[in-house]
Amino acid sequence: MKPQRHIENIWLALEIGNSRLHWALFKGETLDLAWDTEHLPESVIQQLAQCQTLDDLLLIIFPIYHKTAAFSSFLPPIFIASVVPSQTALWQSYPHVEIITLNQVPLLGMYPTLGIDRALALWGAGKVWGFPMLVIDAGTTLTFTSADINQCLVGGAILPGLSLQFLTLGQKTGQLPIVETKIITSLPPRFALNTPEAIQSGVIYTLIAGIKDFIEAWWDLFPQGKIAIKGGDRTLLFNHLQALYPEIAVHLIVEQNLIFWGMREIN
Ligand SMILES: Nc1ncnc2c1ncn2[C@@H]1O[C@H](COP(=O)(O)OP(=O)(O)O)[C@@H](O)[C@H]1O
Ligand SMILES: CC(C)(COP(=O)(O)O)[C@@H](O)C(=O)NCCC(=O)O
Ligand SMILES: [K+]
Repeated sequence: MKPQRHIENIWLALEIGNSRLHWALFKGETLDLAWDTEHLPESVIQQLAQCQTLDDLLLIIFPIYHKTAAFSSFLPPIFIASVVPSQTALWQSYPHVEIITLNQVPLLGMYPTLGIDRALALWGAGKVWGFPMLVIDAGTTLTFTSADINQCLVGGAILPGLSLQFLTLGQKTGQLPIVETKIITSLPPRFALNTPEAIQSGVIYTLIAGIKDFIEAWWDLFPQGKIAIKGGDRTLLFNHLQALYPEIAVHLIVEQNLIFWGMREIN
């Protein structure tokens, strides 16, 4: 059953990514609050399903929420865009939930297994900033997803994201440590003389070179094509891109909430 929006028109948007949950609280078309949490265990989702009000709900899912009593006295619907089926399944117990599927996104030319996150982020970016649009999502994976002026999918690419590259190197080798993404605050030396910096150099410089190459290929196809970047590693990658290729970085729209703009458009 399609959840009905309440008279106060408050709704929650939830993007379930492979690393984390991304939440937004909307009042009508206005995004009021956005935050991230870890994936929730089943017991917590069952607790949420028992909540009576938005206040009760936010106390559980919003880490620094302080009860104001100003918030609405009913349980809002949650619109979910998920690329993690095992997490999606846990939400069946919640009373007002809608799982967004590809057929709700008006992009043309989609293939059936395209990630709903990619479709919504592209739709949101294109609707806000215009088409042709290329979205770079620097999340668990790094994805490129693009559409032309007719809002038709051009296509894209998927590769391991920043942390996943570090994790894989650390886990699948006998001697390499796992480099923590958060310790990288500046560009490493290109030709490194110790192991952690050699890993950082290899991963960062090839990621940036790859992003630059995709952007140039995009502009070969669509010289006026726009580019937006989202995802947990967007700032780090954007800063390094800016340091190395400022003339490219200046054209990037850095915006975390693309999927929420996509959900707002189709809602
Ligand atoms: N607090 C955090 N917890 C987890 N990952 C984080 C955090 N802050 C930044 N990141 C970075 O975000 C990336 C995951 O991006 P995110 O957009 O959250 O992924 P997804 O949408 O695929 O779950 C990781 O590679 C990590 O480096
Ligand atoms: C590529 C993805 C894993 C990205 O997920 P994320 O890194 O954002 O968690 C997801 O969009 C997905 O599972 N896509 C299905 C395959 C495709 O888009 O072609
Ligand atoms: K994502």
